[in-house]
Amino acid sequence: MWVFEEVLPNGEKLTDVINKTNENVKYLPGIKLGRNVVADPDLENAVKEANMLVFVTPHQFMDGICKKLSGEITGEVEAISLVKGMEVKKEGPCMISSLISKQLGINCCVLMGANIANQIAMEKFSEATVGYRESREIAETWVQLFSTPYFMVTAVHDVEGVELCGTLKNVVAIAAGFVDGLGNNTKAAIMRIGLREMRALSKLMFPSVKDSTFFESCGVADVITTCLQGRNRRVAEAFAQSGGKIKDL
Ligand SMILES: NC(=O)C1=CN([C@@H]2O[C@H](COP(=O)(O)OP(=O)(O)OC[C@H]3O[C@@H](n4cnc5c(N)ncnc54)[C@H](O)[C@@H]3O)[C@@H](O)[C@H]2O)C=CC1
Ligand SMILES: O=C(CO)COP(=O)(O)O
Repeated sequence: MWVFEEVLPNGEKLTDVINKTNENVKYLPGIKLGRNVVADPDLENAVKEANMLVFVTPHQFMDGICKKLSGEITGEVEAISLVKGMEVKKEGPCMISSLISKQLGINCCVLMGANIANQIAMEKFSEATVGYRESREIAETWVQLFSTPYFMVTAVHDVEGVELCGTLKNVVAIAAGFVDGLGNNTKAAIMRIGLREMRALSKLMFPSVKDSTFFESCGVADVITTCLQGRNRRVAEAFAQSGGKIKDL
């Protein structure tokens, strides 16, 4: 597993601590990672000989990561993106799965859903949706790899729809944070109108996007969990309460 290297306040490197304690003490404290997980700060080395690549970094780093990996990926390699966001370029928006596919020359599925990270780590039941472009067989392989008794994964033939759900629900969550304090009728209205606008914008960008995708975990369920508990909701609530600047919050 590639880990962006950081030096912790005690002077130790994050990857050394993960490999020593089997725990990401900075980003997921209190959760033991599988014994087979080895943190590697060297990106090229981490992907060497891999044939299934899982991308799960904040979206703003993806362009740089793909540029670094360009030319390093050889053979039959499949990718999946868990990144909820898009790259907005001068020419227009670019989905992260397309960025990966174009820059690395490989097929890329996506996995999105109502998935607050630490709750999954604590093995509380949740669901997720795999979106795929062409091969159902590859999508089912990802479903098998991610599924556990407490993590139920379903595949849908709508990569753009699934990825846009994971991306656009963040905007709805910010609106939900702004109206915090007005009561649950208002919050429910924001979620419903937000979901409808997510569908309208997604279909405008990609007419192939399916209505049914918005009823999967990546759609309505992620809107609900993020509007109730996500960090985007929290930052918007703090903004409304304090009147401070978003970048300071
Ligand atoms: N946290 C959550 O509950 C969920 C997150 N996601 C998605 O997963 C992705 C990662 O989310 P979080 O781990 O919550 O990220 P985060 O926003 O909390 O950022 C922390 C992560 O960024 C990495 N990082 C920091 N500086 C970096 C750099 N210069 N280059 C590369 N990586 C760097 C850190 O190593 C750490 O893994 C996002 O795209 C998010 O939308 C998806 C579902 C749930
Ligand atoms: O995507 C998430 C839950 O599904 C996490 O949302 P936040 O990034 O708003 O915490």
